[in-house]
Amino acid sequence: MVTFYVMCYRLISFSTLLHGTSSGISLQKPPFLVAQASPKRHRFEMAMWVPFHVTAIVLICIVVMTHPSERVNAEPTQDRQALLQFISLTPHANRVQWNASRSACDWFGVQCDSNRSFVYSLHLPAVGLVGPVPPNTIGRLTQLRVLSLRSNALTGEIPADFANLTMLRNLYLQNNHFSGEFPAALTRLTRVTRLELSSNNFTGSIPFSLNNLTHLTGLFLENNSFSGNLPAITLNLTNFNVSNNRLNGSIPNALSHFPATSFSNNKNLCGKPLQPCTPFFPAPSPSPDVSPAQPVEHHHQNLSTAAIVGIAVGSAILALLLLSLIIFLCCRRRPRRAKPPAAVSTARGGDVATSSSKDDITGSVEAAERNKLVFLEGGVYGFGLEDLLRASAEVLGKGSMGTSYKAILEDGTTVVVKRLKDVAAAKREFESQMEVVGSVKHENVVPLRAFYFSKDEKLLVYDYMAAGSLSALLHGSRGSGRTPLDWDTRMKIALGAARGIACLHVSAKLVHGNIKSSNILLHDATHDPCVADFGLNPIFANPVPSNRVAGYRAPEILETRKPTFKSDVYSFGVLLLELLTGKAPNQASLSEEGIDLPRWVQSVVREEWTAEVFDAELMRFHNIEEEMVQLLQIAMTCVSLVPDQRPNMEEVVRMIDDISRSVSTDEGLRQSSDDPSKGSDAHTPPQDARTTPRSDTS
Ligand SMILES: Nc1ncnc2c1ncn2[C@@H]1O[C@H](COP(=O)(O)OP(=O)(O)OP(=O)(O)O)[C@@H](O)[C@H]1O
Repeated sequence: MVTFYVMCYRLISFSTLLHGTSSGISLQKPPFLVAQASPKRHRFEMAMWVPFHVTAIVLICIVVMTHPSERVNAEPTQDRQALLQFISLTPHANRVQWNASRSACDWFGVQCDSNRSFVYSLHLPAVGLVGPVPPNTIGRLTQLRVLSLRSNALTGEIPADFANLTMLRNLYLQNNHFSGEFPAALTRLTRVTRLELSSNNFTGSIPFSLNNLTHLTGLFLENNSFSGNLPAITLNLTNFNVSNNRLNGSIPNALSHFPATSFSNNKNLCGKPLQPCTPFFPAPSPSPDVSPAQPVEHHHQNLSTAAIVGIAVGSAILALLLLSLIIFLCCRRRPRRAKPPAAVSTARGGDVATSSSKDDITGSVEAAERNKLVFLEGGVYGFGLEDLLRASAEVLGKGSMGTSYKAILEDGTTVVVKRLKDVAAAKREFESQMEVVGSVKHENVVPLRAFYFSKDEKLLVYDYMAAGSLSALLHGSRGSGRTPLDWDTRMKIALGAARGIACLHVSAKLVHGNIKSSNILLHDATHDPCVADFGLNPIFANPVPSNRVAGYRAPEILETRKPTFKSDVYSFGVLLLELLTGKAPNQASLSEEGIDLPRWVQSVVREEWTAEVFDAELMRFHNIEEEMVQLLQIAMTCVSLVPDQRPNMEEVVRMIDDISRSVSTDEGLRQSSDDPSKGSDAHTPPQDARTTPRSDTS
């Protein structure tokens, strides 16, 4: 501007010279600053000064208005450098010709603010940009409000210096090949309202720190490879899409109002608006919506009187039929009311109501119809169906009757949900069997807490036994790093399991039907055993345990096809052999055809290699040989081929108890004789030698 002004000045000075009025005017100083030679000349110069400046200003205005590209000195110099550096380092299509001799504000895709002092927006969609965004280029456009690099072939990670674009409102980076984790820099752009990162190769989790973007209304992350859980994004979003990623877990409540298409095609996302989260639960049946494509027809305008009378009569008949049906249902349920299922209480949504108390018929019908989660008496849980639906679930294992899940509810309660398959029993039959099963209360029995029955799903809810199963304890991770299961613990498990089964047989008159080491579960710290999975055979079409449990199956079952108390004793005998030998029944033989565990033990004992029978891990403990042999004898009686030669479970309990008792008596005697005051035998082994490996004590 100053240069231009001086030029104008020269122009006007020259014109005054032409008029022979001002030969001695210095070019360095304006005329009004020059020492005045004479009053006449001064007057002349003063007279010339005003028109000179007015003319200069007018000329400047004309030039500026007619040649905007030539605006004097209006150039975002810093941003220009950054842009030039970006384009020189990034291969691009010919369309992007940024002429260095022109202002950056006039370049293709670049927009400056009204003062042309900074780059306001950069739009370079589909211009063939290839490769990574060079660091320290775009990140220097600190006043940028809009950045669009969409639909190019940009690769690599978003540079960390994007965090400097703090004025950014809209960021369009979709349809590129960007990769890496969610760009942490973007979570600092607190003014961003629209963030489009879709159709790239981003991986890793979607950060919770997106909640920093308090102005965000549109978040588009679809068609990437984001994984993990969806964070609870509590922003005021109006557009949201994470479809076609690898997300799993439940959809946070804060996002559940978006349509299913916002979440579709993920690895394992669940919860509203998608399927309920618990894999052991059925999807809600689709609501009978009237499709908008099928407009409801309105015929009533043209209905004749006869038709109206017909409809009225039809409706009355229908109402009467419904009424009769309700009365019929009520009457059918009346005997149940006279003798209510003492154990059953029902719950929904956390409200537990005891059906044996007020038990009005309508409520009972409703409960049945609504397929509630039915809690059994003495229940310690207060959750309802909805809570179970929202729980996170992990598969514990697939068994012969279905799949078991460890379900962790939102309040931290952990239960096991067994999803039964191929149940043959009808609803009432199922319910009454579960009431019997649920009525069993014993410290060595895993209590059934609740059940659910619908046409599509049959679920059982049990306590979660944190120490897992005897099977896992005996056979899991054998070898280095394993803590051997000591003899006392094995004896405790044998006795506890026997007591649990005896309780089923004697108190509940229930055949277990599926005794095996994976159904002996252990309390966390104490390793106290609990018998699981009992009393379920009657609800299946084929009550004979599958081949999976062939190793525990009593031989007569092949013929009778019905588990009995005595076949339970046989299975328990096999379980004792498993405890003694450390071998899983199905792996007892080396050959494919196999000899089962009882027969293998029998053959070894016959050959008088009894010591070979026992688990090598047990050989490390002191003073247990006699007890091991005694337990082996009990086991062998249990696995007698003839059912009548087997003891009943009460006898088994007594026999095992006797071993334990004799041990404790011996221990007591030993202890008293160890007492120095009573003159102990110095060679008596210390008390803990039974649970301590030899190597440690020798
Ligand atoms: N209440 C529970 N607490 C802890 N673990 C359990 C519980 N119930 C079952 N499990 C474990 O879950 C796994 C699967 O059990 P599930 O009962 O479904 O099958 P299984 O015992 O292997 O076979 P089956 O169905 O023939 O009894 C097993 O390893 C079992 O020990």
